Amino acid sequence: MNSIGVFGLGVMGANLAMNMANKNGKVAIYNYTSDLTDSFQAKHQNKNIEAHYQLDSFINSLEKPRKIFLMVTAGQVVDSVIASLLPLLDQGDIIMDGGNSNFLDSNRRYGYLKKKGLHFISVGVSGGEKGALNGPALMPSGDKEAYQQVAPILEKIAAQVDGKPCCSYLGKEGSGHYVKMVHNGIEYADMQLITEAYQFLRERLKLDVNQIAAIFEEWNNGELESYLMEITSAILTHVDEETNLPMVDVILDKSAQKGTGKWTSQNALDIGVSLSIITESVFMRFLSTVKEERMIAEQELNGPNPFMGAVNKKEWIELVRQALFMGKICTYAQGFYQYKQASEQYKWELQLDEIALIFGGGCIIRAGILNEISNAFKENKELSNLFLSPYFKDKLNNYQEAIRKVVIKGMETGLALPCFNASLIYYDGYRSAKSGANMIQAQRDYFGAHTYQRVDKEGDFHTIW
Ligand SMILES: NC(=O)C1=CN([C@@H]2O[C@H](COP(=O)(O)OP(=O)(O)OC[C@H]3O[C@@H](n4cnc5c(N)ncnc54)[C@H](OP(=O)(O)O)[C@@H]3O)[C@@H](O)[C@H]2O)C=CC1
Ligand SMILES: O=C(CO)[C@H](O)[C@H](O)COP(=O)(O)O
Repeated sequence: MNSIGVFGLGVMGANLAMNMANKNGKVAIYNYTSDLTDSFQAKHQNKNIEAHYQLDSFINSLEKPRKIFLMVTAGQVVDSVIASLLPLLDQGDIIMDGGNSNFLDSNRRYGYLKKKGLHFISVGVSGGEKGALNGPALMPSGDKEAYQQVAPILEKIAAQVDGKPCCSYLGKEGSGHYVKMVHNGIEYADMQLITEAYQFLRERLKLDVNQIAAIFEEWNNGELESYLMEITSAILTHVDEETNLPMVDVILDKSAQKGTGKWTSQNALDIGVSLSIITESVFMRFLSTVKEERMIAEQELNGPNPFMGAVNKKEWIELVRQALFMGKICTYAQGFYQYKQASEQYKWELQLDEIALIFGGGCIIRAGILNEISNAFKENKELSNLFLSPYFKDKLNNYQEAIRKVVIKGMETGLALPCFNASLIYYDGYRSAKSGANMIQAQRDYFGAHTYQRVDKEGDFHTIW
C-alpha cells in the first residue's frame, strides 16, 4: 500500500511527489488527464512511485486512513476534484490541499468535509518547483489530530533549518492558506522593493546591470540576505542568447499575477488593517499592464529633469541599501500585523514567531530578517508591531533618513518608487501621536451628525456646526 497519494502532476505536484518518494516511502500518483502521468513516467523512474490512471485504483492503493495531497489549479477545480473523490473515501480519510487556494474557500471546504466525517487540511506551500522537489516551506492548518497523522510526512519533505522542519501546525480551518496568502503579499512587496532599488541604481545612478548584480550580491552577504536578492543578482547577469542583451532588457515590462497579492489587500480592507506597501505592489502590477498607454503618456505628459547630476555614487548606493532594508521592515511589520489581527478576529491563535521560522527556509521570501522577526515575537508575545521591538526600532531610527532621501530624490527626478514611498508614509504615520483624524471626525459630524469623541472627556458628542 502507498502511504500517500498525490493528485495533480503539474509543476508543483510532480516535484512534491518526487520529494515524498525520496524522503518518505511509497507514493501513489494520479492526474485527471493521462498526459501528465505519461510525461511524469517518461521523465522519472522511482521505485517508490506508483502511477495510476483510474481514480478508484489510485484511492484503493492507499493505506487507511487515506492521505491524499491535492496539487491542482486553485478555485473551482479543487471543489470538482473533492466531489470526484467523495464517493471513494471512508470516514477519517484526510484530504490536503497544497494549492494557493483562497482561505475563505478552504474554511468552507473544511466545514463541508467535517460534516461528512472527513478531514481537510489546508497546506500553504512555498518554494516554487525547486522547493517542491528539495524541501518547501509548508503551512498546514485544520484539525490538529488530523495534522498529527500527516505530520511525519509533511515535516520530512519540508525544508530543514538548523535541524528543524519549515513546517508546523498553524491553526484551525483554512488558516494555513491565509498564512500562505499573506506570504505571497509580502513576496509581491519584496519583489517590488528590490525592483525600485534596481531602478534607482540603473536609471538614476546610471549603473549597468553587471555593476548592480555585484552590488546586490554584496548586499546579499549582509542584513539584506534573501532568496529574492540572490535570484535578482543572478537574473541581472543573464544574457539573452538571441540578442546578446541583458535578459532583463528583453523581457516585456508587464507583470502578471494569479491573485494572492490582491486577496491579501482585499482581506486587509475586510479586517481593517493598513497594508499600503503590499497594496502598492499589487497596483504597480496593474499599472505595468497598460504598457501601450504608458508609451503614449511618456510622449504627452511632462515630468521633472530625470538627471541627478554629479553625485557621490558610493554614498547613494548605501542610501538605497538602507532604504531597501527599511522598506522590508515596514512590509513585514504590516504583514505580521495583519496576521495578528486576523488571528484575533478569526480566533485562530496564530503563533507569529512560528510563522517567521517556517518562512526561514524553503520558501520564496526566505531571508535573514525572518530570524529577527521570530526572535521579536518570541521575546514579546504581546508585541503589536515589529516597529516597537528593540532590533527593528534601532534599524528604523538609523535608516529613516536614507529612505527619506531616496524617496525625495525619486520624486524630484520623476521616478515612481511606490513601495519605498508607502513604507516611509507608514513609518511617519505610525510614529505620529497626533494624526489628522480629528479633522475627519469634525467633517463627518458636520455633514452627517456622525458624532465624535473628545480629548478631554468620555462619551460621544455632536456639535450644531
Ligand atoms: N508554481 C509555483 O511556483 C507554485 C504554485 N502553487 C500552487 O499550486 C497549485 C498547482 O500549481 P502548478 O503546479 O504550478 O500548476 P500547473 O498548472 O503546473 O498544474 C495544475 C494541475 O492541476 C490540474 N488540473 C487543472 N484543471 C483540473 C481539473 N479540472 N480537474 C483536475 N485537475 C485539474 C492539472 O492537470 P492537467 O494539466 O492535466 O489539466 C495539473 O495537474 C496552484 O494552486 C498554484 O497556485 C503554490 C506554490 C508555488
Ligand atoms: O505561490 C507562489 C510563490 O510563493 C506562486 O509562484 C505564485 O504563482 C506567485 O504569485 P503570482 O503568480 O501572483 O506572482
